[in-house]
Amino acid sequence: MDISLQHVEYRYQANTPFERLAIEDVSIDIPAGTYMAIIGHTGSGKSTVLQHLNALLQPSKGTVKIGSHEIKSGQKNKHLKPVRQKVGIVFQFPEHQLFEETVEKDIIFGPMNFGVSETEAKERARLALKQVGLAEDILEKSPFDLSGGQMRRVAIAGVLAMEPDVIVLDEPTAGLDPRGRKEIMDMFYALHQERQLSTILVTHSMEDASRYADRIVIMQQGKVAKKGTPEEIFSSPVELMQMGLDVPEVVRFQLKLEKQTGIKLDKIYLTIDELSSKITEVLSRGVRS
Ligand SMILES: Nc1ncnc2c1ncn2[C@@H]1O[C@H](COP(=O)(O)OP(=O)(O)OP(=O)(O)O)[C@@H](O)[C@H]1O
Repeated sequence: MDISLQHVEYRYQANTPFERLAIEDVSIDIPAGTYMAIIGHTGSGKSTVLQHLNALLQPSKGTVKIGSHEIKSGQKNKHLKPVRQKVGIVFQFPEHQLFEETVEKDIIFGPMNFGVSETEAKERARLALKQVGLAEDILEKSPFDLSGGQMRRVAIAGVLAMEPDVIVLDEPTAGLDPRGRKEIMDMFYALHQERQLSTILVTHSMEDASRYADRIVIMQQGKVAKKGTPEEIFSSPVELMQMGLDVPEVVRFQLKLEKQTGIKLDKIYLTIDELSSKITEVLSRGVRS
């Protein structure tokens, strides 16, 4: 399912003395199957954009297209239930939204609320648990008897059990240790790869954005400051640094190396393994010639 935002503006508490312009002239295309990262400082408008992706917010100006639904400002936008079902949002600290007595009841709540039969919802719960790397015997436990990491996975399973076409992740690793972060990020990447699940990651981490996403959007003060592939984004690292954004260590290293040795590599390498094999290749060519 394709999503696109066209010249979207959003004002909180519009037409009141507290009106606040949060995003302005935001245009973003997310073709089906994309992994997109939206990155930016606190207050740059990421969460506001995110809430337009499943019509939780409707634009003050501009148009949002979600599959065949077109959501415009100033129109009554009905029939949004199917949209909300197809675009799953994993909010920050999703485990705070667990509330049922058992894990199974928590996971089947969403699908049953959207009219899925109990039998099918239970099947989906089993599959979703597997997708998040938890064993079935957890189904009968209380979510509140689980570890923090397990609770987060259960909450994510609840979103997956809705069988979304698009998944939106709002800082999904907030509060986890480095190992837990990597496990969760790798899990979402595997889902994206296996199911061609469109994935939109809202993050402060340039490292995660560059490692997983094939498109990056940088938000600044409510506007899209830059967008492109990771390679396009990192082709002007000084500009990123001026924006106060991190440039991943591996990219910094490559730029320093190019400056100090004059060796020009043919692209920006985003993992240390790729970079080191490229350097080895270039050096061995040098030795031979
Ligand atoms: N409910 C609200 N009422 C009024 N203004 C709001 C509301 N939510 C956000 N804003 C304002 O809109 C702007 C964009 O906020 P938003 O939450 O989208 O940014 P963000 O990039 O997601 O920030 P963070 O990284 O801290 O989550 C900010 O100036 C913020 O103060």
